[in-house]
Amino acid sequence: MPTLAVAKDAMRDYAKLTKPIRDKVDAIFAKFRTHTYAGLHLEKLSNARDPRLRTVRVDDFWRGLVLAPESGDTYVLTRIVTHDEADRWAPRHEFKVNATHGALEIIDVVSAEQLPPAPTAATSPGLLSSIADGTLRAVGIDDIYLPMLRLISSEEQLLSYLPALPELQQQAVSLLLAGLDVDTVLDQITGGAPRGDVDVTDIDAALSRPTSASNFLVSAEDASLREALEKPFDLWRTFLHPQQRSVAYRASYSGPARVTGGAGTGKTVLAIHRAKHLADTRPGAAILLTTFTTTLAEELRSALHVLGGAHLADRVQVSTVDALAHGLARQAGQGPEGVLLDRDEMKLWANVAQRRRAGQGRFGPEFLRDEWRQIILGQDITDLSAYLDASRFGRGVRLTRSDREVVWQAVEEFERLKAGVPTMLQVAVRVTRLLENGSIDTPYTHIIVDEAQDLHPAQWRLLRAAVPPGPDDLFIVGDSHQRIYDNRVTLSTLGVEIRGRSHRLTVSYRTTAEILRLSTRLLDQQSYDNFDGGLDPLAGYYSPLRGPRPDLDGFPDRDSELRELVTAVGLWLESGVQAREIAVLSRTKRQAEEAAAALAGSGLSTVRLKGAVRGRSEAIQVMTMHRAKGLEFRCIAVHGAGADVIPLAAAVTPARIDASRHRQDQMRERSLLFVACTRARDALRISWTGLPSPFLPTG
Ligand SMILES: Nc1ncnc2c1ncn2[C@@H]1O[C@H](COP(=O)(O)OP(=O)(O)OP(=O)(O)O)[C@@H](O)[C@H]1O
Repeated sequence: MPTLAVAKDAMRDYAKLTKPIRDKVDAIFAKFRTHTYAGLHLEKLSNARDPRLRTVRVDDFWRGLVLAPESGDTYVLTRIVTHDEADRWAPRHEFKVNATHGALEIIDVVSAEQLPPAPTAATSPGLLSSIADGTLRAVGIDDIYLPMLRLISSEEQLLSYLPALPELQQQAVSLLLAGLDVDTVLDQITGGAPRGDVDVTDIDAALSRPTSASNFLVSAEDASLREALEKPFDLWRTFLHPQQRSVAYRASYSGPARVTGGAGTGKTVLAIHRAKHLADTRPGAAILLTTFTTTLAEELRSALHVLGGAHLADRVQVSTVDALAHGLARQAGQGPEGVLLDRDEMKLWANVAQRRRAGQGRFGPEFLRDEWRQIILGQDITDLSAYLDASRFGRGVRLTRSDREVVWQAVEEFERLKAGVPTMLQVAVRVTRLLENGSIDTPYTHIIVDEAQDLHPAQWRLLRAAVPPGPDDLFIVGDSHQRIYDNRVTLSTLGVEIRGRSHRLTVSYRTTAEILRLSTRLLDQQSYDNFDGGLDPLAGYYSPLRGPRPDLDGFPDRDSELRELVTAVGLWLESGVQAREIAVLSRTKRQAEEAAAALAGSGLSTVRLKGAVRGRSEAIQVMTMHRAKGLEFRCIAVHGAGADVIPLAAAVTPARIDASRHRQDQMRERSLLFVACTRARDALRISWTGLPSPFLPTG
């Protein structure tokens, strides 16, 4: 039975059409469904490079470009363009089934044949000179690209020429350049799909492979096509990368599974699809999807709705870990009357440090708070003797036995001062005990954890206790490059054994290659962990998207920096970007207030997001970098990125007090800037007053 598949590009075209034209395209799909497509007059184009290309008339002006197979039943709607665009597209494109991984690919022959200038003796040798042609072919690079790839001699050229390749081939080149071997590269780009013989003439077989599903929707059921056409902007619902698909829709994991990947690689998308898979295949299962903040929880709820409607949104509970702890405590009749907020906790520690002059001033309030949170609460230590024996791995300063006694006295004083009012972490610890001793029933059968990098050990213990160990108990997604709070964990010590069930995503779907390049340079090749004692490199992290280079601009004084910020935001608005698609980010709250005042003072509609302010109004979004975690915007302006603010002195332990802490604090500040910059989809500008942050690249 003939069917009409849809290419991702055609879906993008469809999204831009007006309703009356969309209706006409829908009518074409309907004709295929009722087998009356023969009346559609699929016409040959005289100038087509690929003899299988046909056009179908949508109306006087619009044409569908369709791949009509020589044999087989699947036609592919490839683009929906104007009559003139169809005439330009036809002579420069051809369809090919990739001989290695079997995906159907569209080759832009003209771009493929454009060559960079040949390297001279003065320039470096070809960037891919250490990679043999055979290796390139073995990961699916089409011969047509070899002359071009051989001539690429700089990263700049790679940025301009790589987009000529189909996406899986671009990714393969990036992974090879990152030093991965052929098998690993193939695993990454195919999602581990079995690779049999490929018949390059068989379009039906190609379209049925998972490697094609990232670019083509073959609608086995009417409903899935109709749903896709109803929400054509949300491409993530339909066109998953083969790896995203294979990880999200794996029938079952025998225990906790982990997915890492740089910013914008679709980890949250994958988590949402996993939730759908569990909801669809486990009737009666109790599924929890957790994240870090209430804002992000709202985003997850609406994404569940977009993917699976009210049915999915109702099936999956979404909550922050704090709200989970609170809810369970209340359910057990132990809901605390009040909770000590972070800033009030800090005041108490300052009070304790001052009153006790803890360790004759050696232990300041931040040290005491961190020791309490990370070691004492982290290991659920309840008495001095356990503290004297506790491992303090990861804490820089060594403590003698008498130091520990001093710290313990300070902790006791802190407990007295707060008079039984728990912090959020203490609520988590309490609830975990209730779950562990059976006072509360285990509430969930599956828990999916987003933004895993910032969870505290006590929160991990709570999650561990809230779901019985077993298949599909925990599905964890996160990125340690984006860790902006002080929580490091080794999951295996907390009862979460990943054991080989780990995956890494490398394609950025959000950020352009230009923004990605700048953002990864901020991280300065430091080592980042995988939450389990190992390393999580960003090797092969790349973006197929292209855009303008980020703007980096220094100013002599804050007034002129803010004036220019207002001008830049104004230009984005003039170019058609909606106000709510613009975020203005800073390291400190004061800077955010200044920017909000400057923007509002110039008559621009502005909302300052902080604390309980939720949602996205129709205004420019001004917030701190911390508040932007997990969000995304078309345009990002990072301001106040001067050397005096990033890294923020108050957030970094001086090296003379604790060298290892100093290093970690610096890394966290780098990560914060990385998070801020990678929120941008299309455009990024960074500005400062005086000297730039030392994290910003100089060249
Ligand atoms: N397969 C896909 N096709 C199209 N768009 C996608 C796909 N996967 C992800 N995206 C889009 O890419 C963007 C980033 O995705 P997502 O938020 O899931 O990434 P992330 O890895 O969780 O990011 P971060 O860690 O930076 O918060 C989103 O706009 C999402 O809709």
